[in-house]
Amino acid sequence: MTELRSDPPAADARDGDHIICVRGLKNAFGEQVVHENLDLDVRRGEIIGVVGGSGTGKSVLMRSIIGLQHPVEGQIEVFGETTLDREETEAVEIRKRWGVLFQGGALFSTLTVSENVQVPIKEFYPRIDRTLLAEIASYKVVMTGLSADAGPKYPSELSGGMKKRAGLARALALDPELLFLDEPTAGLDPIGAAAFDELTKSLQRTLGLTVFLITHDLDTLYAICDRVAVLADKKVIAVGTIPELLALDHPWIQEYFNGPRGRAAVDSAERADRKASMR
Ligand SMILES: Nc1ncnc2c1ncn2[C@@H]1O[C@H](COP(=O)(O)OP(=O)(O)OP(=O)(O)O)[C@@H](O)[C@H]1O
Repeated sequence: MTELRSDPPAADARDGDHIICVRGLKNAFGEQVVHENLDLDVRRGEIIGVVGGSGTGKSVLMRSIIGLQHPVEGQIEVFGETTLDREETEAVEIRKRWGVLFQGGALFSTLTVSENVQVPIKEFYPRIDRTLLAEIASYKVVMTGLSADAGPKYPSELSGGMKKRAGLARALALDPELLFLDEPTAGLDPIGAAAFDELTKSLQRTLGLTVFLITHDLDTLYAICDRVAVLADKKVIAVGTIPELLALDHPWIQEYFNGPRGRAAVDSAERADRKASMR
């Protein structure tokens, strides 16, 4: 198996540069082993794209990192702290520092957009002043490119793209350092997807975020990801920039990046670069 490890080996991985450090992860559901001996480091400040065929365990990996899936084996550190088997009060302190956009937005359908954004704030700061709460929520809504009048709307009144932005506003509610995005552009038209990519990049730059981004969208990888981690064979088989990955001869990587969709994504990234350089 070809492996590219642009990360240092485990001994160096716990320095301040790594915001997530996963070692020897094993996840299984009954007889089905999803991950075995999986390692991954995420550098502070990067947007890392996580790719892999359907069912390779991208979402399960994210759920393990954020504590929604207890692994069979392995260690997970986030912000230099182990996330496994923590006291609830300690776990809460760690959870406060990240935001999550689940697949499809996962908004509460009976709450307005503003109320959805308020949920994590009220969870962690139950005594917060109501006016301040509403102000923070409307600030977060506008920050994701929605107009302020989206705040009182219910999810059923929003388009797919607006729902994603509302979900993102909720993920940003607590000013996280680390953002998890699970297929944020799935189901969006190409223009909507490109706009969401731009928003992600601009928020990452302005807020100094680290972004863990699960995607099938090659355009997103080319447009905004600093590095890409590839899941296959129950582990992360390679992590690197796209040119670094392209130099590997792993069949899935070659098929993914050099197949017709991969080539189309390169063309579109080159067109976008040319457009930007003409401005
Ligand atoms: N709660 C669960 N119980 C049983 N099996 C599960 C559970 N969650 C995930 N799985 C299984 O684990 C495997 C990995 O699922 P996961 O959702 O992480 O894949 P994925 O790489 O994110 O796929 P996709 O790209 O299609 O979203 C799948 O075979 C799935 O059926």
